[in-house]
Amino acid sequence: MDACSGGTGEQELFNPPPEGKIKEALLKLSTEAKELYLNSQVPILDAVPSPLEFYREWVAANKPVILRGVTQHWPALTKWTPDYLRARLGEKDVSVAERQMKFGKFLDIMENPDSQPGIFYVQKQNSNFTEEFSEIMSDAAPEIPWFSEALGKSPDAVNFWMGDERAVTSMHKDHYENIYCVISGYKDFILLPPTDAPWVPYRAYKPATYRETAPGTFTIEPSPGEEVPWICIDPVAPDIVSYPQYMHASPVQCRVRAGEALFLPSLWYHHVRQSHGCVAVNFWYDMEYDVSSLSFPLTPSLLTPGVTCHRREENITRVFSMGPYDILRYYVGPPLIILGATAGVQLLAWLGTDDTSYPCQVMGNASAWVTVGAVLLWAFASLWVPGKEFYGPRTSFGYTPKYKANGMQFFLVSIVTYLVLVLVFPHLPIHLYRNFSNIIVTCNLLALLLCVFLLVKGKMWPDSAEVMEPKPLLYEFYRGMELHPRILGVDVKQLTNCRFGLLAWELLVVNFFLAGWEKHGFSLAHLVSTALQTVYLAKFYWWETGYFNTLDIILDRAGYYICWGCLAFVPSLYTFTSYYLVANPPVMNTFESIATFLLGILAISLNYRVDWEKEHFKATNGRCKLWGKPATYIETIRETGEGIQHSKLLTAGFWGVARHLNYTFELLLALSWCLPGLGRGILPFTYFIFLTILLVHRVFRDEEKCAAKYGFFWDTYCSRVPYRMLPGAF
Ligand SMILES: NC(=O)C1=CN([C@@H]2O[C@H](COP(=O)(O)OP(=O)(O)OC[C@H]3O[C@@H](n4cnc5c(N)ncnc54)[C@H](OP(=O)(O)O)[C@@H]3O)[C@@H](O)[C@H]2O)C=CC1
Ligand SMILES: CC(C)CCC[C@@H](C)[C@H]1CC[C@H]2C3=CC=C4C[C@@H](O)CC[C@]4(C)[C@H]3CC[C@]12C
Ligand SMILES: [Fe+2]
Repeated sequence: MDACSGGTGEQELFNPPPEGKIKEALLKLSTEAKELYLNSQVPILDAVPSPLEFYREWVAANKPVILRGVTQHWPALTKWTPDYLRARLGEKDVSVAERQMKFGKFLDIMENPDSQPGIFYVQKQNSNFTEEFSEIMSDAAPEIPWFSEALGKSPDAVNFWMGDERAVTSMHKDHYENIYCVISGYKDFILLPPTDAPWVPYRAYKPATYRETAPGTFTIEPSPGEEVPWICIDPVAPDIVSYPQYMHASPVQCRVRAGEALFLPSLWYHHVRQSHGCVAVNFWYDMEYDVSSLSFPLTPSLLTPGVTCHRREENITRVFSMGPYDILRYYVGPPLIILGATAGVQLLAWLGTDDTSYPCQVMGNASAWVTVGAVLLWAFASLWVPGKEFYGPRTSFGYTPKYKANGMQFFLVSIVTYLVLVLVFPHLPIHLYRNFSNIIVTCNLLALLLCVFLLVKGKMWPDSAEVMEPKPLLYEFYRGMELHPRILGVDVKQLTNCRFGLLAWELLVVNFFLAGWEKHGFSLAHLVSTALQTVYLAKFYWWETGYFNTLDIILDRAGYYICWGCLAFVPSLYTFTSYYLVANPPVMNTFESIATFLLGILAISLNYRVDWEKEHFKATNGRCKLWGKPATYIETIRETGEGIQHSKLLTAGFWGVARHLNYTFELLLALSWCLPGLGRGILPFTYFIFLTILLVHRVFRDEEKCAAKYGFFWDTYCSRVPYRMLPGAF
């Protein structure tokens, strides 16, 4: 099998993005194409049109369409079971990705994918269906008669495809009119019209060949020949930071199921994934060279004289050589973090107490399962009941996530219910405190189970095609596969972050305060810490809908980082100061406690004020006053899949002093609720230390996102407001 190696991103782009007047003209071209003739989704036709009609409406117009009824009479749809294929073709030698094997052996691997590592794909594009699989050809057809009639010719190649879900065909285009018929399973396509050519980045790669050195292990060996241009963006998770021009592209996605056929017009870029064991047959008809197809290469060749549309790109899975950073990111980081954090939360539960009356059990205990189960069910119910809904920002795939907007009621009712339970069962606080390590074991186990489920769901039954491109398994587990998965209609991230994690945080800190009171008597300093966290969390629920615009929701997928983080890490680390103070009561006097409370309230108010200024500014579209003066801003303009977007970057109020003062005040407020532990060593400040690292890292992540989104305008904002968190220093 062919491959291309290199391409770590250091070398120049093969087709640098257009600039100036050329860019304007090309933007106009792709916008007009979208407005005048392209569809935002791939239409489905239930009946096959006449050849003339089809030619006029779809081939000449160069528009993709899904057809039902093209292949429904094919016996293949019911006959092509593994047993049937084994009986007919079992002894045949076939080329499976980069190795030769008996077709029967290939079917064994399809039925038992874990038996062999590697990627298995029958995908020779040399008309293998008519040339190599003649035994089963009569179950399908050597051509699509009405399509041949529409084009006035027979197909140049008919290909048989059967493969593994891990085999992904990277983005490329072909100079064929293509009818892609799915026989079993489904195929997921991401399509880009030819008018998006200027926004599709290419790099030059050295040709190379895969060689299997042991089952499932391949080396990439350089082969002679010139470097080939290759699309270097992954449309499933586009790296907009490296290739901002891709923002102007308008991907359309569609799923083609068994019994359906996709008409994929010539020169459309396509990226293809499939369900496990998916079988398909496609028909390639050489494209006509007419005025529109001949004018197409003008665009890329204006930008890069070397690229022409008629150069054939291989339909193969691209492999990059991995640099040390990739190895760290994909192979070293995830296991280290997963092991460290999973064990770390248990360590914290052990370190923070001197009470060993409830030993920690590997599977937790019944009481812990009841406690955690009840809170989880309650959290789930709050999102499941009918109620006011809120729509989050649309994804680049055009999906608009839906949330429940009842956060404040949920918060208040939960606290009241907990306090009533304490009145009925006065020993509840000390019981929960003593059982805390088992509670964390339960949270840990449940969270890990959920993350495994999310990984499997993301691979097998994703809610949309917007899932992460296959990556090393532990990396997928850690980062998550889906952006907005739902379980029984409930959004998983709203459940784990907003409802379970933050409610557990609130109930636990109140509980620890009451447990400390019972153990050592009333402590004003402990009350101060609890009250500050309660005010902070009440503020969160007040603003819950604003949270759906943050990185956690729009960028982070539902995996270990976010879901395990909120189910196990938040209840453990975020509550740690309060927990620690039960065994190590504060030594702060009344005056210091009141001063700490005032500092905390000031920091929470300032943090809220910074967030509010931005929201108020956005809500009024810049027509507001901040600090007594009309707000100043930078007007930005950018092209998205939905057309030209205008927006504003605020340069007044706190957003004119530094770019992330909300994080600065966040650190101050976190410090204030850790301060009651002063004089008790470093441990009460664990949360503050963690948050400092998290927020500094987050500043860089957020700014990377903004630089990609706003480009030049973000640079202007940075030069006007040069500091991030601490004016004059950072
Ligand atoms: N306790 C904890 O663990 C954490 C708490 N937090 C808190 O959560 C809250 C939200 O934080 P977070 O979402 O991370 O960050 P921000 O609220 O700062 O939001 C950043 C986004 O705001 C927009 N933006 C940035 N600058 C401007 C500007 N000048 N004018 C207009 N829009 C601008 C950009 O998004 P766009 O333009 O795309 O809308 C940017 O991506 C904060 O109070 C933070 O302190 C955050 C992280 C962790
Ligand atoms: C895997 C772990 C080592 C790291 C897990 C980190 C996550 C649990 C946290 C990352 C970002 C955090 C949050 C962001 C913003 C928030 C708004 C604020 O007002 C309340 C807290 C929070 C929801 C917070 C919660 C934990 C994170 C998701
Ligand atoms: Fe193709």
